[in-house]
Amino acid sequence: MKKARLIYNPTSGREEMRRLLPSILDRLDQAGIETSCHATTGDGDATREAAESVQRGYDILIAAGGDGTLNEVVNGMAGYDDLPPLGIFPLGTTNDFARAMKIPKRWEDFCDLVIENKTRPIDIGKVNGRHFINIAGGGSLTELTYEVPSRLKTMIGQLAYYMKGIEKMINLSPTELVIRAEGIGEVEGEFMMFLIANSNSVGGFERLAPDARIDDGLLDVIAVKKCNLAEFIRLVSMALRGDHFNDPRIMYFKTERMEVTSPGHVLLNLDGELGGELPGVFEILPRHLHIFSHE
Ligand SMILES: Nc1ncnc2c1ncn2[C@@H]1O[C@H](COP(=O)(O)OP(=O)(O)OP(=O)(O)O)[C@@H](O)[C@H]1O
Repeated sequence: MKKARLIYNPTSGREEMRRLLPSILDRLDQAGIETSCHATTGDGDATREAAESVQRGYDILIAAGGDGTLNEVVNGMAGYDDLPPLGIFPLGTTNDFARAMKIPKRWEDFCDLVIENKTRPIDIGKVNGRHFINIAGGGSLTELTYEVPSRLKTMIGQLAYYMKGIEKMINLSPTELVIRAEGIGEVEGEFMMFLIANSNSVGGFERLAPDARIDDGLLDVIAVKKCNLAEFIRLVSMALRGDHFNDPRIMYFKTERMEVTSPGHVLLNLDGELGGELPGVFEILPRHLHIFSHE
């Protein structure tokens, strides 16, 4: 019998896991997957639990929660080699990564995906010893995701981001950055923000980096040069349609490795969570993890 470890955040999304858990365990058990659970208790707990689960030799790991829980589980796993496959059960408000990978949201379909045992390899991003599965970024607007209080997200979902986004945009200011990467050399200037995409679904913008591939061994980098609020809003609306690539204020390239420094204090956002600050060396771990996916 296969042994799986299910790590779930009881507070994620609309706190659905309490209701779904018995049915999920029963369905997996009937298919010959003996599953034990760990409910996370707070910051860093999913990381510790995932690392311990790899060490204990589980055949399958499952992360059930939002993008934050997924990032923590990936951080617990990524330091090891020969990893067990990871199931991603989306329960959060946005679930960017699960949506990009077309992972089912219905618990029955998710269980069937794990039972069918269909997996695919994916790249993992790394910066200053921390990992990201979907996106890394820096600059004032990228601070948005960890400024939205969790209770507010549970109550009003996606709307919380938009409300905070408007507040943030009004105070938008550029940051001095030096970006060094293969192919572009060294670029110094004032930037509104930079984003590094591993998949093609970034904060709900599916056309922001449309040809980012999760297993191509490359990071897709989008940097927005200094502009005023009106220009920035125009760029955002262009990005929604995927028309932003020819704009002179957008820098877009693919790389295996990138260094970013700043004379200022720039916080990093990794998969929507606070992830240290610049300077940063961004790298890719090609096809380091297998996830359950029909794609
Ligand atoms: N038992 C718990 N009580 C309170 N917070 C918790 C608990 N377990 C984990 N957390 C915190 O929840 C955060 C992760 O939330 P997660 O991303 O899973 O859900 P979400 O915020 O609803 O979704 P999304 O990130 O997609 O908006 C982490 O910061 C973690 O510290």
